[in-house]
Amino acid sequence: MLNGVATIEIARPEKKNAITAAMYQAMAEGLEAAQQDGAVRAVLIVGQPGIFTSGNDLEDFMARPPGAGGSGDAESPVFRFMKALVGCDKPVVAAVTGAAIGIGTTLLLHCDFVYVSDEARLAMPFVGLGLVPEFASSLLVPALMGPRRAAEKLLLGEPFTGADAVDCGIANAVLPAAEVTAHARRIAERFNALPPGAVRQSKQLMRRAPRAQVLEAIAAEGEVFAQRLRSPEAREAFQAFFQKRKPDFSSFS
Ligand SMILES: C/C=C/C(=O)SCCNC(=O)CCNC(=O)[C@H](O)C(C)(C)COP(=O)(O)OP(=O)(O)OC[C@H]1O[C@@H](n2cnc3c(N)ncnc32)[C@H](O)[C@@H]1OP(=O)(O)O
Repeated sequence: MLNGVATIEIARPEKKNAITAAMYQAMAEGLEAAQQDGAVRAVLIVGQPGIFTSGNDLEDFMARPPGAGGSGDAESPVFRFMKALVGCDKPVVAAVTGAAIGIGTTLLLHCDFVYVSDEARLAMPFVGLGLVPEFASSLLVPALMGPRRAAEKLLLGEPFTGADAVDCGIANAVLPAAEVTAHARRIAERFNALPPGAVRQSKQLMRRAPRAQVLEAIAAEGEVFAQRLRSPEAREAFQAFFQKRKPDFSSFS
């Protein structure tokens, strides 16, 4: 924690910051500690230069797919992390320095401020991986940008730029890559000058109405997502990624 800001740094650049179960666990613990620590006024989530995160580690997904019990798998590290993020009543600021794929984009939907670099590429390629949207993206993406643009992002998995992310309501502003993290930190530090109780209660009120819907969506998606992870379509998509080839879904009906 520095200057009232707790920083969660995703740091596995050799794998494009793909997030493993152990990393989700550490991120969940960081967020939970920030929530409890009265000296923390805001949370900052950062990646590495040129990469925010390439999403869930696909090897981990294949070896240890979370969600054996569907939505009953609420104790899995990814679920624990997202629950801590969704429930965090301190302001959360994200600095997106590069690609933000899969859960890398989904988690932004639950942050309060999102700053993206002019080199950032965002994508939610769940369908192409044989999966479905997760952690309320099936609810929040159409609500933010309307069903037509949501279909491009969620059904086709079309990647989009930082400027698109601002245009469709996912991000606050685009900045030069070298400036995005410093800018995000300055925004987080502004909460040092504001009354923390009023900030917390305002955030709770702003999230009160959609909260029940968000939690219901997370549970519904979690159940389908867990089944899809074990599907032959997902197996083909994941194998294709590691074999560096295009997936072939022609034999599925
Ligand atoms: C609940 C959550 C769900 C989700 O998050 S689903 C979404 C999962 N994510 C993805 O489908 C994205 C997969 N990754 C990519 O598409 C690409 O990567 C990037 C566009 C992010 C970057 O491309 P490039 O710059 O060409 O790098 P590279 O050669 O593909 O990756 C460097 C090394 O990183 C490994 N890696 C990248 N992403 C992942 C990942 N998500 N899971 C596991 N490994 C990953 C690669 O395999 C490779 O490794 P090696 O150097 O050993 O060949």
